[in-house]
Amino acid sequence: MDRIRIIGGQPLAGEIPIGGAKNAALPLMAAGLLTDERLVLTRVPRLADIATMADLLAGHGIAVEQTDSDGRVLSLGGAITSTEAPYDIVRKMRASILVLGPLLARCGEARVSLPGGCAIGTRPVDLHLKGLEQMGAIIELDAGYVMARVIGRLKGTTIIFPMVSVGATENLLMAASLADGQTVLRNAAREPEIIDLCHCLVAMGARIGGIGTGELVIEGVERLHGATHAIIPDRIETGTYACAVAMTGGSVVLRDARIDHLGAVARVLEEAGIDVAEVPGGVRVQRRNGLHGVDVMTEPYPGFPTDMQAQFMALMAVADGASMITESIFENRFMHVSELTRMGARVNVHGASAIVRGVPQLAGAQVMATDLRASSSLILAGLVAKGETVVSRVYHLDRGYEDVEGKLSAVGAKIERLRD
Ligand SMILES: CC(=O)N[C@H]1[C@@H](OP(=O)(O)OP(=O)(O)OC[C@H]2O[C@@H](n3ccc(=O)[nH]c3=O)[C@H](O)[C@@H]2O)O[C@H](CO)[C@@H](O)[C@@H]1O
Ligand SMILES: C=C(OP(=O)(O)O)C(=O)O
Repeated sequence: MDRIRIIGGQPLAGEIPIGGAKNAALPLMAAGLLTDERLVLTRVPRLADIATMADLLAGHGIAVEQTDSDGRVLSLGGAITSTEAPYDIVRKMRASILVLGPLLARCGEARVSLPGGCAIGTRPVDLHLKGLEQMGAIIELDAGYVMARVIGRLKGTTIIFPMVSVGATENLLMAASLADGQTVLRNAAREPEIIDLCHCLVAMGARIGGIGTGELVIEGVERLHGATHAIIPDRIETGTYACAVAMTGGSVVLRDARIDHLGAVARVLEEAGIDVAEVPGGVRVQRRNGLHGVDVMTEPYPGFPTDMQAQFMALMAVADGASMITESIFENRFMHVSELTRMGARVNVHGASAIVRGVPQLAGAQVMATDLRASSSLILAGLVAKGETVVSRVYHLDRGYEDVEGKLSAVGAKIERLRD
C-alpha cells in the first residue's frame, strides 16, 4: 500500500491545474447507459473511482474507450448486455448505485447490489428506491441486491424529496429523462454536479426545466442520443488546494477552477483571512495576514460542502482563535479528528459539532487515512507541520485526487509517494 511522505513548512507558489470533478464524472458516465450512441466525455480526471465506474459499465456491455493520449477523453458506447451490478464492484464505490435509474429506464429491469454504509455514515438509498417506486417500479430486496423491474416504461410523477440528496436527484433525473410523461423533482439537489448532469442530458436530447433550482421538471422522451460533454472542474479539489495555500502562505493560481462553483467555501475562506479572486484562466488564492477561526456548518449546495469539512478543519487547526465545525450531512464524518489530534491539533467533538482551538504549530507524525477527504486533511496538516508526516492508506486519496504529490511538489511542497 502506497504512503505519502511530507516535510512541512514550505510556502506554495505557482499554478495548480484543477481536474474534472469526480462527482460530476461518475453520474455522467452512468448516463452513458441511457443511449446506444456514443457519449464522449472530456476533462475526465484520472482517478481510481473513474476506473471503477468504467469496470462497472463494462459489465453492463458499455465499452469505455480512451480516445486521447493522456486519458482525459472517454468515449462510452455499446448495447446493454447485462443489467446486473455486482457486489464486488459496487462495494468499492457507492456511486455505483447511479446505474440503477438508467438501467431501469432503458431495460425495464435491474439487479444492483446495495452499496452499504461506509466510514462516514450509513448512507441509505431509500430515497432512490422510493422515487423509482413512485414512477411505477416494483422493487424488492434480495440477498443484498435491489431487484427492480417495471412493466412498460417508468411513468412521470411528482416526487418530493424529504431531504436533499445528490445521488437520488441524479438517479431520478436520469430515469425521468426516458420516462413516459412529466416528472417533477421537488427539493432536488442544486449542486454544480447536478447542473452539469442536466446540461449533458439536454445535449443528449432530454427535456429538463428548472436547471439549477430545487425543482426540476423533466418531460420524458422515448430515446436519447449521443453527445460530447466537457466535465466541470472539481470544486472540492479546488477548495482543498485553496486550504493548502491558506495554511502554508504563498500565492497560487488554481488553473481552470471556477469561483462561481465554490458557494460558501469562497466566503468562508475570505472570512478566515484568505483572498480568493477570479483571474484569467482560474482562481488566485493568497493569504492576507493571519488566519482567523470561523464557524461553519455543512449544508447542501450552495452551503458549505461536507466534502470540504475535513480540509477546513485542518485549516482551522492552525488558525488564531476557535472555530465550531458542525457536520449536518453525515453522522460519522469526524474520523480525521483523532489523526489530526495526533499531529497536535486541539479538537473536541460534541455530537455533530467539533470545537477546534487553533495552535501555532502542528507536529509531523505517522497518520492513517480513513476516507477520501480525511486523507486530504492529513496531507494539508502535513504541509504545515514541523518535520515529517507519513500518511498511510492513501488508496482513499487516489479515489478522488489525481497526482496530489505531483501537483503540490510543482508549487514548492516537499511531498513524495512512497510505493510499497
Ligand atoms: C459521488 C458523489 O457525488 N458523492 C457525493 C454525494 O453523495 P451522495 O449522493 O451519496 O449523498 P446524498 O446527497 O445522497 O446524501 C445526503 C444525506 O442524505 C442521506 N440519504 C441519501 C439518500 C437516501 O436515499 N437516503 C438518505 O437518507 C444520506 O445518508 C446523507 O445523510 O453527495 C454528498 C453530499 O454532498 C457528498 O458528500 C458526496 O461526495
Ligand atoms: C464522500 C465522497 O464520495 P463518495 O460519495 O463517492 O463516497 C467524496 O467525494 O467526498
